[in-house]
Amino acid sequence: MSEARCGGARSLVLVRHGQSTANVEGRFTGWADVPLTARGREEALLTGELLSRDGLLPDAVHTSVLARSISSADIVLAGLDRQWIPVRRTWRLNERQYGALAGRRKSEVLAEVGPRRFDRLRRSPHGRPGPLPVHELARLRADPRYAPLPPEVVPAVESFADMTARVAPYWADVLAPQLRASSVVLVVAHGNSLRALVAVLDVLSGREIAELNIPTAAPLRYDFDADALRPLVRGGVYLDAPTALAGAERVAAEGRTEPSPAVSDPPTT
Ligand SMILES: O=C(O)[C@@H](CO)OP(=O)(O)O
Repeated sequence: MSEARCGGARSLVLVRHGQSTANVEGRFTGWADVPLTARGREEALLTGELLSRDGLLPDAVHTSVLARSISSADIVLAGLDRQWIPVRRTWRLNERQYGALAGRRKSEVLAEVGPRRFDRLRRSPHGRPGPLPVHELARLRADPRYAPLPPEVVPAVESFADMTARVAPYWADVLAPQLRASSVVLVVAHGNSLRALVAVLDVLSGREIAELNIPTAAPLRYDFDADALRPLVRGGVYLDAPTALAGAERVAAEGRTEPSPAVSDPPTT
């Protein structure tokens, strides 16, 4: 019988994917399916090492249906020799649909709309950019990974609150029940879908939501008791707190600073 089934602690480990090609260019990403950079793959390897160091061997893994989350989870699990565990992929863990901002450089949007509106669009609960152009939305809805879903499930744009409304049922209906039966559940997803999950777990205020930034590939551990209702420690615990907090500050400053370089990528000519 596992430790969890004997009534021991259950851990939910949240990991944002490693650096993507859009991250390194300082662009809003949303549901665009961009790959990891070489640095992003290295970050995912380090994530696996941190989980191994702390004996956090996942019993199950959840990802979005976007390649950067799937690839990151694959790298983490390969490092842990746990590629065989059950995996579930869901659009509910996708990044926030950034609508008309997807693909645009954050620094350009900041210069265009000014700091107040930029921060509201990016971090307030209800800020909502313009929608995806009609042809792009039609293309997305025809994508084989979304085509079986009701079309309204594939949004033209989302506020943080809209996104929380699609993430919250995944916690209540899938993650929490699984956590009651398993000892370690790993979620590899995105900056904003993980912010939404944290907002649900920690019952964050609007101000706390605005100030929350999740860095790439920094494992955040939440422990629960047998009911898996509320985290034992509000805010969870980063496995490598100094690195994670420095990364969160860099995410907060995006648009106002140069993005981190993809150090391991081959030089461009
Ligand atoms: O562009 C996005 O989809 C997200 C994550 O990269 O950006 P932000 O942190 O600005 O919400």
